[in-house]
Amino acid sequence: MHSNHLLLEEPVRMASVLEPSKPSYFPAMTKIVGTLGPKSRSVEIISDCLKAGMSVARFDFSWGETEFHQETVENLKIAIRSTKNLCAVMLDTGGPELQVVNKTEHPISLEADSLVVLTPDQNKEATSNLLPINFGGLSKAVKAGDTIFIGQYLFTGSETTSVWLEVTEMNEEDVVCLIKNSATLSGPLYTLHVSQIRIDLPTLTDKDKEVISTWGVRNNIDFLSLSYTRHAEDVRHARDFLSKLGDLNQTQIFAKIENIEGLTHFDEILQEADGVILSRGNLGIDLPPEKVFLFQKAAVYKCNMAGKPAVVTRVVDSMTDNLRPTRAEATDVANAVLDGSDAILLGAETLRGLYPVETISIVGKICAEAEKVYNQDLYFKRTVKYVGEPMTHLESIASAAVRAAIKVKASVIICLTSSGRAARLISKYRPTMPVISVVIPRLKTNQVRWTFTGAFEARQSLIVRGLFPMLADPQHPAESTSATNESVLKVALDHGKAAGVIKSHDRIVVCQKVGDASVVKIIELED
Ligand SMILES: Nc1ncnc2c1ncn2[C@@H]1O[C@H](COP(=O)(O)OP(=O)(O)OP(=O)(O)O)[C@@H](O)[C@H]1O
Ligand SMILES: CC(=O)C(=O)O
Ligand SMILES: [K+]
Ligand SMILES: [Mg+2]
Repeated sequence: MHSNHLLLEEPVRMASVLEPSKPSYFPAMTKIVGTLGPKSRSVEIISDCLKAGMSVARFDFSWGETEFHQETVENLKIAIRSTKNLCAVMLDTGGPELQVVNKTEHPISLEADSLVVLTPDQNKEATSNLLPINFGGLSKAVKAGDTIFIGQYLFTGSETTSVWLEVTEMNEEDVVCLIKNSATLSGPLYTLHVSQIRIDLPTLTDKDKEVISTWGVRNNIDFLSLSYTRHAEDVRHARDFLSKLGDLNQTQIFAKIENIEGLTHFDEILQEADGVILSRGNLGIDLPPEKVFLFQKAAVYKCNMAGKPAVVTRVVDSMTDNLRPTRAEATDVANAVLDGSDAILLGAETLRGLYPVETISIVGKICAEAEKVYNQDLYFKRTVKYVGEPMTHLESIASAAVRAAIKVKASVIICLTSSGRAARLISKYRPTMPVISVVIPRLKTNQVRWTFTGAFEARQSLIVRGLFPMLADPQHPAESTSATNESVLKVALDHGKAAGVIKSHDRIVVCQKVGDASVVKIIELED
């Protein structure tokens, strides 16, 4: 994979563009989060999604009943067992999302240049002139001339399913708007977006809390995707809420930055969150189009330097109905990887699209190609410089492991870890080879029962670029005596060989504890 490594900053022979990609066991180092829904909920389709490279399943509670999502997650569990592909679970909150409610589900045609009234009276039926919404404060939040955008499944940008409105006047709680483009809204609900307006609703709504404490607890969610995160306080509040829900004190919080308010507080949010989702669907509406790329590059860079996963959304919208992405979309996926993203999040494409499996597969292939030309050397130096000196011992060990692996052309890095911290730090230095993170369970007690840690830590690495987790047998306690380390390492090597990533005569870099000391060692396999 790195033998014919090209650098975009150097002249690339045109012929190399045509060289076929070598088959590889790992589809890509960049991870794929797939949203599961109506078109991706059978055991068969989910199994195919896993085989195509999906490693995190997202459940979007902006829509759908809890029972519906429960059936889907049960099918996911069956698919994981039968394919033996690990997959983490992400719960995406509804948050303070404004929605148009269409109880009858009849399609609604909106004509350019006519007027439509938005009303908080949800008992009214949705028609071409009247749209009930789920928020009473809109008439106080907007003023004449403001822009409102309404779209099904969040802003695909398609002219026929989304509509722009201009506020003309307020009539008590109602808002009267001029329709700017003709469109037909179909389905039970659409998201409503008012550009650059603060919506005075809590980030974690009562409904979100209910869903997290029932569905979330029942399914041991690995990630909480916190929609419309606007302040660091939102993350702290969610963390406090999770801490009281048993095992969910281990759930990681990914802050979704989806409006200018979140962008403004990006640095403080990043400090509190475990990772960030660049929600380009919403943010792409709030920001002028010519600024979207700049936000992406700046935000991904900050996440990279903090060593926290960055997830990019809305890459191949057109694949919702088509078997191939547009050139702009294909290029965009590659650029997200070159910018340093950890994962790509697919929404409508897998949720309600016609080609969920093909979408995952093609996105994975584009990521893999982009990884080959990623300027690891430049990135590594920049990160070392940014972190400065003195480095923490662990970070110094982690970066040394990556450097050694590249110098000796190791095929993989194996990292023994319990907390997952060391493996994440290795990923931070963006090795060009996969990292097998061997999560060693630790016995813990909450005064009621004894359990092993490790499962959350292993699944949570499924969103981190380059990490491929393996859960060690709890019979190997985490004491890290040399005997247990050796036997764990042997299992990891066997696993890598069986998977085809490790071959005879390969060099492998191992990061582990020996006694109290962290060490990096290089081993060369014989046969
Ligand atoms: N159970 C283990 N056996 C051998 N080496 C380990 C083990 N756990 C971690 N290491 C190694 O110890 C170093 C510290 O890593 P990390 O912070 O992930 O350790 P941890 O045990 O998971 O957490 P901590 O020691 O901070 O509670 C790394 O070099 C890592 O590879
Ligand atoms: C995924 C999402 O919520 C967005 O892109 O806005
Ligand atoms: K959501
Ligand atoms: Mg969004």
